[in-house]
Amino acid sequence: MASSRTSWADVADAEPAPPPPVTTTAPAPPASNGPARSSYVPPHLRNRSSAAPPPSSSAGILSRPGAGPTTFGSAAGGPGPGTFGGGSRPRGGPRSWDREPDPFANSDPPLPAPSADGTAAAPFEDHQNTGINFDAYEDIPVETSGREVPPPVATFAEIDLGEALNENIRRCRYVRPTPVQRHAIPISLAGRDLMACAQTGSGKTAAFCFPIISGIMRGPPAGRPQRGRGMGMRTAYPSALILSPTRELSMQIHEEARKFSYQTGVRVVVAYGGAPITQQLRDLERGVDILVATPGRLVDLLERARVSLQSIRYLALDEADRMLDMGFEPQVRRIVEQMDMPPPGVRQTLLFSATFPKEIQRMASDFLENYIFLAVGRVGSSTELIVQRIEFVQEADKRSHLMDLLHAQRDTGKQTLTLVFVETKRGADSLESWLCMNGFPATSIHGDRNQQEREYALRSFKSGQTPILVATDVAARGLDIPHVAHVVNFDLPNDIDDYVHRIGRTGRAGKSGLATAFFNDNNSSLAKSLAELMQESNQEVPAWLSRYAARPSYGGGGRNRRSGGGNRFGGRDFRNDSSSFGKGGSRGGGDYYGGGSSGGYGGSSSYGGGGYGGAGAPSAWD
Ligand SMILES: Nc1ncnc2c1ncn2[C@@H]1O[C@H](COP(=O)(O)OP(=O)(O)OP(=O)(O)O)[C@@H](O)[C@H]1O
Repeated sequence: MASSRTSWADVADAEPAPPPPVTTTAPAPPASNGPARSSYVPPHLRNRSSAAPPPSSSAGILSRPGAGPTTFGSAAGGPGPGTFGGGSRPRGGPRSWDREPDPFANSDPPLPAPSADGTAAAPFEDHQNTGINFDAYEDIPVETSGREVPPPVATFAEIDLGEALNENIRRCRYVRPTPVQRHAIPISLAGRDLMACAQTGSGKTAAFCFPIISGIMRGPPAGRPQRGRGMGMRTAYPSALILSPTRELSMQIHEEARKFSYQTGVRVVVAYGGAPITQQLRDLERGVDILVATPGRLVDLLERARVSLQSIRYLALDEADRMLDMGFEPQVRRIVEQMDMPPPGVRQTLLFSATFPKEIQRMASDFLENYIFLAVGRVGSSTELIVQRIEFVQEADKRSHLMDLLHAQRDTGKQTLTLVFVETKRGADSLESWLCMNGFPATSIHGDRNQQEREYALRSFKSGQTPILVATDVAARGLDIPHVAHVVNFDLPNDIDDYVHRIGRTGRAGKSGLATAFFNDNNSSLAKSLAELMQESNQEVPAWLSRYAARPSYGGGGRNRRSGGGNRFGGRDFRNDSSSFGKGGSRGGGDYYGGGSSGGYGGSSSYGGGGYGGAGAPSAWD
């Protein structure tokens, strides 16, 4: 995508610039000697010097210093984003930028010293996003559908995100937008609803965070929300809600969003289950513009009237297909449709995932209005940056086979992380102990471990203290862990989409990775979809797997059946497939996820046992 324009980032020095001095906007001293509490400043007035002129705002057209006018408002015809008031009103003294903790500083508490044999010393340098490796995504196929799709951009400079946010993009060392960001950000800034599919590790988090933060920063002044029945002084009124399926993913999105919104005045709060609610309540009381939450904890907060959704201008669902499958759908519908959230067309809704089965697309369309469907890369496919190997291994031989892989890896002398997926929580525990007994420092994460243990395990893994993490599907989606060089599917999942998400924990942000899967007769129903996926990703398909895939009884049924030839690019908007509007039944030959699986999605298969707690039991997760 050629452009005559150059991003500021493109011409930035190779060495990152030192963080700019903190701009103090003349904060008044706290009113008392008590704990400092800030008074509410509407987001559009934040991060201005006292000399800055007040915003000129009329009919949704705002201008900012040094930039042309920016149009806000929904193209969907409704009042659109910008109509509703922003965050909740904390009480007390003035807000001070000085006190905002620096999210770019590593805040992870130190871990214990490495084990005596020294095998687990923390080996990594800082994770840096130079963006160079994103060249790998340059020629990726992109499809959009929907009415009047705003054109993509080639550089961040072309997108009017606001100075403070641009500064944070530079701090993150994002040089250029990734393909999904190039398309999704202009669409979202134009106020349009969006259903976006893009490959794992391709920068979807920023793609939905940037427009939300920018919109809140520059939205019109927050009108004081009507206090509904049961709402009290301590009710928080966020402007944006980001829902995600797991606690760890919510924490990660929160960390990312805090970086993107540093010194913008936009306040991000996270709420998830398994952690004491009191701290989260305190955070909410201090004011919140963007609330990142898991559904269960959010329902709790809504029931306690500690959060109201009436001011929501932006709703984002990360891992949207997971959020709308049978496990989470009732809770998500309750939050989105049965509380006080503004309806589609009034709020702006952004749905993101690497996989988007048509059944879920149909369901998701209830949440959207006049939306654009965006597919970047081969949807539901995996990136070619991940080398996929499938090995035939009988159940009884899996452990020794894993040991061989780990020895081979150790022999390379490179310190990398290995993520091993198993099907059950008990399986995770026993494999972890066995690995430790055999001299491989390992830890585990699954739904039976308490939140502290889960967080500790993740930290210990990330730091290289225990470079092997045995996990159930709790770690399959969204987690962005640098240096994961190898994903081993010790037990293959039953669902090809889960496989896509699992292997996507490596080969992220343009880096390469390796994914090895142990296959045997128990996985035969996955053979066809696995072979197709590998072919699409230009991987070598073993002859024995092709033979499995060719057997009519293997892989022909269920939702794992993928479309045959002629549809290599799988990003299909279900609205373009007339047969998909029918209730259930079979879908057309070109249906990527077709195969008459209606009603079966998210049922008994892959989320059972492995940590999701089975369909209808998402409580272990929030
Ligand atoms: N423009 C950019 N330039 C450089 N790095 C980027 C850019 N955008 C995002 N990244 C980095 O890419 C990595 C992957 O991003 P992210 O976690 O958002 O991927 P994702 O598409 O949400 O993946 P998944 O489907 O697994 O959830 C992160 O480390 C992020 O910081």
